[in-house]
Amino acid sequence: MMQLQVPLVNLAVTTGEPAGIGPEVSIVAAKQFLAEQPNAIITLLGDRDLLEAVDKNHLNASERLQTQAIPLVAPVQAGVLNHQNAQYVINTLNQAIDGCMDGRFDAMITAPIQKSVMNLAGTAFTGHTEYLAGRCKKNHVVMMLCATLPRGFLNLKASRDLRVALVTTHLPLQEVSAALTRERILETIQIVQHDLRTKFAIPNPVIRVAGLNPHAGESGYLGREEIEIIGPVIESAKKLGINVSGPYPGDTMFDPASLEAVDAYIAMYHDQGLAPFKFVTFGDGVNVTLGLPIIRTSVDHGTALDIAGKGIADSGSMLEALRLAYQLALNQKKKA
Ligand SMILES: NC(=O)C1=CN([C@@H]2O[C@H](COP(=O)(O)OP(=O)(O)OC[C@H]3O[C@@H](n4cnc5c(N)ncnc54)[C@H](O)[C@@H]3O)[C@@H](O)[C@H]2O)C=CC1
Ligand SMILES: NCC(=O)COP(=O)(O)O
Repeated sequence: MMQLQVPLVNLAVTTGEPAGIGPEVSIVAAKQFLAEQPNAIITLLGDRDLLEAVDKNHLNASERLQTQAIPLVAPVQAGVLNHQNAQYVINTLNQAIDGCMDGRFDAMITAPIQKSVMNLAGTAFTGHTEYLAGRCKKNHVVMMLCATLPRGFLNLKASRDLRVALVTTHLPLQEVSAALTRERILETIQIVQHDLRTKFAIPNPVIRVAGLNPHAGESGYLGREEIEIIGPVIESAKKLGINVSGPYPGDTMFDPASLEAVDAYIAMYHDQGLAPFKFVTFGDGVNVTLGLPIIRTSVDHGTALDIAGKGIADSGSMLEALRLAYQLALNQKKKA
């Protein structure tokens, strides 16, 4: 009988802010993932001594766990930020992005970084998402958070993936309304639909879009963005053949009954989408960037400086980020 060959998948892990929990969750999750997945190779990008200090035997765990050494600029103490290492963090990202662009890596998975440190060091930095967009020369990419909800949770008949995408990401609330242009919202819907089809292999994704204001504007009495911008864009997207509906009030869009049918919810701003998402999934969520020419997933938590170096960080989100990156890379290889 003919054996089906499963292709080898090369994953790059940027180990994140060196004083945070990134290095430890990267190593723990990488070892666990390689034990469950024989067709993967993981390269950890980071300082060799720092990674050895976290786990001096990590490279003995598997010959499929490798390090691409990138030296720290200054010594590190767990939990204590030092903006001199901002360039180190950028170097890990650049090497992973370049490796994905030139085909050495099939996907990159990012551990958390401290955005304030980058800015303190003089690099204007709002997040990986925006940095990746710039480096990959894309004007518009979309942040989407994903997690698998188990059967029985919220009365689900079967386990189900919850996905929440954002029209705006790291923006002060005061600036959100002005950023909600027709073009931006339509592109977000199109990118979500396109990547769910091409990367997630969902043939005709069902998408729900939130309004901006309480009660989706209450017929214009509580704001007009729904009438003037969001509603008309949804109608345009429908004419393009996209299975999309809304605008829904932000507080009721995520009603549990809709979970069985909806493939992605689109929120207008960061906390509108991520507060409900993290409330039900914190610890197991994965952040994926849509609209890029490469595959990038990430954890759903931050640097957790308060617990760094104590050996108590939960590596579940990093493990899920590895699993999703692997699946997306495999989907891509099967299409090629
Ligand atoms: N992907 C990324 O690079 C992300 C980076 N951040 C950055 O992280 C920094 C700190 O953000 P915070 O809002 O304080 O959120 P945080 O997620 O770092 O911490 C919030 C609370 O959750 C706990 N926690 C977080 N991850 C945990 C884990 N894996 N296991 C056990 N406990 C965990 C922390 O100890 C803390 O009590 C900020 O600079 C933020 O920008 C935040 C989110 C994502
Ligand atoms: N709240 C999500 C977050 O801050 C992660 O952003 P990014 O660094 O992945 O762009």
